[in-house]
Amino acid sequence: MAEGNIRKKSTLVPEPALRRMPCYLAYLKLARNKGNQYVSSTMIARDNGVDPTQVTKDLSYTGISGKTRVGYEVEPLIEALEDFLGFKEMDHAFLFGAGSLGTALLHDHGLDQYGLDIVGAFDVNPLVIGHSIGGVSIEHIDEFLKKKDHGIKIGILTTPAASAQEVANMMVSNGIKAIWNFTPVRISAPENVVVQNTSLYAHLAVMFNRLYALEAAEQAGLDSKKSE
Ligand SMILES: NC(=O)c1ccc[n+]([C@@H]2O[C@H](COP(=O)([O-])OP(=O)(O)OC[C@H]3O[C@@H](n4cnc5c(N)ncnc54)[C@H](O)[C@@H]3O)[C@@H](O)[C@H]2O)c1
Repeated sequence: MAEGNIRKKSTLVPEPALRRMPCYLAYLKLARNKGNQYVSSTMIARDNGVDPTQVTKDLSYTGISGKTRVGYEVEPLIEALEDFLGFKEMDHAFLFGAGSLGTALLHDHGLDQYGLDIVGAFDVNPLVIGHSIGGVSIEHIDEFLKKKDHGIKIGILTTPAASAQEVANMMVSNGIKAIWNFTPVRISAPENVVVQNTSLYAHLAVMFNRLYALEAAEQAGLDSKKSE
């Protein structure tokens, strides 16, 4: 870490910068695999479609700065990014709703590489309760309410939309401080609870729109050539 720089993990970082950081991390890991010891901000910028000054600014949040001419040393930057993003420390989470999406998350080995370990899961369906999915046994949601001082701060919400708010209320009433909400419901929660909404479908909508716009532009190009 550069001298005089203090890592400020608890600093509120702008969301776009936070979204870019895991991309830089993946890029740096690839660079490491290729045997590169240094990468420049220009290279990171070019290959990630970002402005070089933006890269420098984003990476400065980690406390690491590049060296003149050689750029960033790959290994310490990977360490700093993982540390800064909280991927090195393991946080525990409970999952609510062990249906198809919940099951996929319980089976996902990628999550623990990003510092999240699902240690308990709750549902209401007698067909899943008592079973183990991805090494986690599924309990009835009433069992969650009986767990006092469980110390788990993160809850993953993967119930049907109709029960999302009710389950979110239960989570908050029993100590959950951050809700990773996969349901389409914009759930309401007290100000001291973090709600992070995630939707694959929102990205799908963007992809469709870009694809159709590209196809329309290509078609327009063909039509104008024909009429020449
Ligand atoms: N964000 C995304 O990208 C994305 C992708 C797929 C699905 N979803 C959403 O995720 C949610 C789950 O989808 P799915 O396909 O897994 O549905 P699913 O029906 O397969 O699973 C839902 C599970 O929640 C359980 N459940 C119902 N009420 C409950 C309650 N009160 N407490 C605890 N568990 C309860 C059900 O028994 C079931 O096992 C839905 O809201 C869906 O719209 C989001």
